[in-house]
Order: sequence, then structure tokens, then C-alpha cells
Amino acid sequence: IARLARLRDFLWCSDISPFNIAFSYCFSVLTDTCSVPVSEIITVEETEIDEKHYHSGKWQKMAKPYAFTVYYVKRARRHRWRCSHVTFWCTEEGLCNQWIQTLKELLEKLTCRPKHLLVYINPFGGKRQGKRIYEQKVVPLFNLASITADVIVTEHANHAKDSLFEINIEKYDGVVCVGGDGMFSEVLHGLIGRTQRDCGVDQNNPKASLVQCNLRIGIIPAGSTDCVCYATVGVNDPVTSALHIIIGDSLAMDVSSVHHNNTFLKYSVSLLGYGFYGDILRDSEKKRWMGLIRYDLSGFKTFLSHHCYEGTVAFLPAQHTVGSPRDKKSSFHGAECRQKKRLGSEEVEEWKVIQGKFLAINAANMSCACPRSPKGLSPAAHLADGSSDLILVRKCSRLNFLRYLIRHTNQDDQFDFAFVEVYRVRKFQFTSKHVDDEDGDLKDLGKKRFGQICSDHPACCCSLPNSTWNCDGEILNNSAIEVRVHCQLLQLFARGIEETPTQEALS
Ligand SMILES: Nc1ncnc2c1ncn2[C@@H]1O[C@H](COP(=O)(O)OP(=O)(O)OP(=O)(O)O)[C@@H](O)[C@H]1O
Ligand SMILES: CCCCCCCCCCCCC/C=C/[C@@H](O)[C@H](CO)NC(=O)CCCCC
Ligand SMILES: [Ca+2]
Repeated sequence: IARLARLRDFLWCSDISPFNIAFSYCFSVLTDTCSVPVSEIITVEETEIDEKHYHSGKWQKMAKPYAFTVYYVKRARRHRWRCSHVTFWCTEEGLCNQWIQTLKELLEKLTCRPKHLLVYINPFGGKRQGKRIYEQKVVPLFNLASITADVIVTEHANHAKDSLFEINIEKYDGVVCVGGDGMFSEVLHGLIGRTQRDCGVDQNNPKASLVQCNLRIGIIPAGSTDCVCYATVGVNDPVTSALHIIIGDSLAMDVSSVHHNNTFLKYSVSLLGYGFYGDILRDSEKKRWMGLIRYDLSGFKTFLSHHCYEGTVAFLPAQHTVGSPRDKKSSFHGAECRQKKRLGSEEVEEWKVIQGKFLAINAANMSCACPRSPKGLSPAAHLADGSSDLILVRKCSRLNFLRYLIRHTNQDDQFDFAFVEVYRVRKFQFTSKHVDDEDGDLKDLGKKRFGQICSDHPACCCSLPNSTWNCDGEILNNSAIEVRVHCQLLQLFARGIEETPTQEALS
């Protein structure tokens, strides 16, 4: 280090000079006050300086310079990351090599970085750009970082999930999915399911302790909502996500298991929604061909239909988590994994029961922030505290429901309404007043349910027997469900949403 420190007088940057360079666990370009931690260096490469460059201007009398280029993560606007580079040169070959060698050794010590990945691409997600996004935006960065990948372009729904049960996953350092929330859901079902199978855990048992997955998942956003990516990285941008994967970020997240009559249905990481969001999804699936606009049309139609559903929600409040869903500061920043210490095994679990007519029942395991609603359904929801925010929207007028929805898009508190309640829970159950139509007559019900705008009483709700659950964008066929949050079951290549950097840091 002492010898390298002496380089300070000999090193210049190719585009702005002269530079001082200090070296500890970060290097600093002092004239520009730019500091890059080694953990955010993508790679270091030897660089050929072209002759024209050093024979011109004030360097013309200099001997042939030796150079190296440092590629690093640069923060851009609104949580975006970009790959930037800076080239340093000096006339001593030995010193230049020593820099390259030392930086490479430091990078090799970062064992959290993936070397070999398994990639699933959904070519039909979102705007059908998954393949192009991966090839044009991600592959060049993975190549730069010497990451190799086995790529599977999916041929049908459930392809990724099924293949994760068969493939030899031990040779990989992570799984990447290129697609939307639905694609991520497939990959997480494959990975969690495979882990439980390998460990002999029965997923159908709602009381089973699930085993955490060893492999991290990276999401390259190429879907319609991309809410998991947006809420864990701060933006749905493929380059930013690729860089989080490359530098080996880790973020633990809770996963809820959903059961019906002791049968496993699905896992949920973002939204489990009955009523409003279930109805939107059911209608929008028929309009998949329309692309992203399907959610706006179905949203508008569902809003006009204004249906409410009668049932009972029973839940177990989360006593050991820190904070409340009504906190003003969002959980994006700082510790996500805060859990108060348990008091003792003699504690009694006290279930709370609420019966009523609901326009929406939403359980958010994370904020559910997305481009439509940058602060999300539950802005203070914690990603990894073993709890979910249960939001109950009771029967109210259309106008009030609209006011509630609009607050998802601005800074006003969406929970500050008499008809909205929010609880932080560890488990919950829902039973509709009407028994499920198990024979599959749901389709007919679906045909009837829309277009039933209550013309006699436009301000009231029309009570319908059953809605369906929207589980991270997938339809569940049972309305009676039992949900349990599994703390930190999964790890992502992400780091949560960072505080917005200062202007100087961006310049
Ligand atoms: N090759 C394929 N053909 C048809 N469907 C597929 C294929 N690969 C994956 N799928 C399914 O497509 C569904 C939707 O994919 P995805 O989540 O990527 O896009 P999206 O629905 O547009 O985005 P979002 O979930 O963010 O709203 C997933 O549930 C997945 O199971
Ligand atoms: C008058 C303006 C009112 C605007 C109100 C906007 C409120 C938007 C809240 C958005 C919440 C998204 C929750 C995310 C759910 C995802 O797990 C799921 C899968 O991608 N997406 C949908 O179900 C798709 C759901 C689409 C919802 C529109
Ligand atoms: Ca949580």
C-alpha cells in the first residue's frame, strides 16, 4: 500500500488530469471528490493507450504509458445505477501491474459475487422485450464481470418452475429471471418447492417450518407491474438490476404461504388481494393481448362495478415487529429485518376477528411500490420482519373509494379514512360468507359479475357472493384461505432502496 500510495504523483486519468489517487478500501479521484468502494468496482482491466493520444499535447515527450481501466457502479437519477469507467496511466509498467494485481486480489476476496448463473427469460412478459433486454443490456455487463450463464428461454407457463425441480442447481450461484412479477413468482415457487422437497418438508402442512433457500434470485424487470423489483431496488431498470447481481448484493425477504383446507395453494411476496385487486386481475387476464393497458381498462371497469364481498377475517397481530403500518417513514431505508426479541414461549397467541362487507382485502408483504404507485399499497411495510400489512377496505361510496385510490399516487395517507383499517399480522385467515363454488362455476359467475353497476343506488355497493384472490398477479381458485408469513425465506440480489444521494454524489 505504501508503494502504491506513491503512485499519486504519477497517475493521470485519461479524460481529466492531473489526478491524485488515494488507495485504501476505496480509491478517490480527489479533484472530482468521487469515491468508489471496492465492493462497487465491477472489474479492472489492462488498457492499451492508443499512440495518437500520448504523442499529442503536453504528453508528447513522455515514454509509452501503461494503463488500466476501472469499471465501477455510478449512481444516476432515481435509484438508477450505471456502469462507468475511469482509465489511469503511468510510465512504469511494474507499478501499473501492481495496481491491477492488487485490485484484482481485492475483488477476488468478495466471495458474495456470483460467477455462474441460471437465467430464465419469459419472452412474452410485459412488452415482450425480455430476450432483447437480456441480450442487449445484461449480457455485455455479465461478460465484463466474467459472469457465465446458462440461459433458458421459457416455452410455456410453468416451464421455469418445473425445470427448477429437475435441474442440478448446485453448480449455480444464483437464479435470474427476466420477466415480471409472474415470472419471479414461478422462479420462487420452483426454488422454495425444490428446497423443501430436498429437505423433506411437506409444503401442504400449513404449520411446517419452511427451510430457507440458499440461492439468491435476481430480477431483470421485463414485465407489466414489476412491483417486486421496484420495491426492492427502487426502480424497474434492467441495467440497475444487472449491476446489483454483479456486485453480489443480498436482501432477505419474507414469503407468505397460502393454504386452503390443509392443501398448499401458492406463495406470495407482494400482494394478496381479494375484492378490488382480485377482480381487476380476473378481468385483465382475458385482455392479456392488450399489453400494459389491460390493467387500466380492467381497473376502470372494476372501479365502476364497485362490488363488495361479505366475509370474516381472522388474524394474528405481529407483536414482535418494530414499527407500524402507519409510520410516516417508509421501510425502504435502513434496517429491514428488525424484529423485537421474543418475550418467552409462554406467550399466548391472540387472534382478532373482523366480520363485514369489504371492497378490498389486501395483504402486502412489501410496500408494493410500482410505477403506478411509487409509494405503494403499504408504504411502511417491512420486507423481512416476518409480518405482512393487512389492509381492510370496508364498504363505502364510490367517491370515497376513489379518494382512497388517488392517495396511492400522492403523499397523502391512504389509511386515514374511517372505512380503512390496517394491521401488521403474522398469520390470517379469510372465509367468505358464501361457500366456494368448488365445481368450477366460477366462470359463469365471472360472466355475470361485471356490468352489474347498481343503477338504482349509484353510491352503494353491490354485494356479490365471492371474489377471487390475486396472489402476486396469479388467480387463486379458492376464496377461503389460510396465510402465514415465513420470515426471510428468500434472498434477492438487491439491497433495498437507498437514501437519495446528495447532488454532489451524483455530479
Ligand atoms: N413462454 C411462455 N409462454 C407463455 N407464458 C409464459 C411463458 N413463460 C412464462 N409464462 C407465464 O407468463 C406469466 C406472466 O409473465 P410475467 O410476469 O413475466 O409478465 P407480466 O404478467 O406482463 O408482468 P407482471 O407480472 O409484472 O404484471 C407468468 O405467470 C408466467 O408463468
Ligand atoms: C384514479 C387513479 C387511481 C390510481 C390507483 C392506483 C393504485 C395502484 C396500486 C398498485 C398496486 C400494485 C400491486 C401489485 C400487484 C402485483 O403483485 C401484481 C403482479 O404484478 N399486479 C397486479 O395484480 C396488477 C394490479 C394493477 C392495479 C392497477
Ligand atoms: Ca414483511
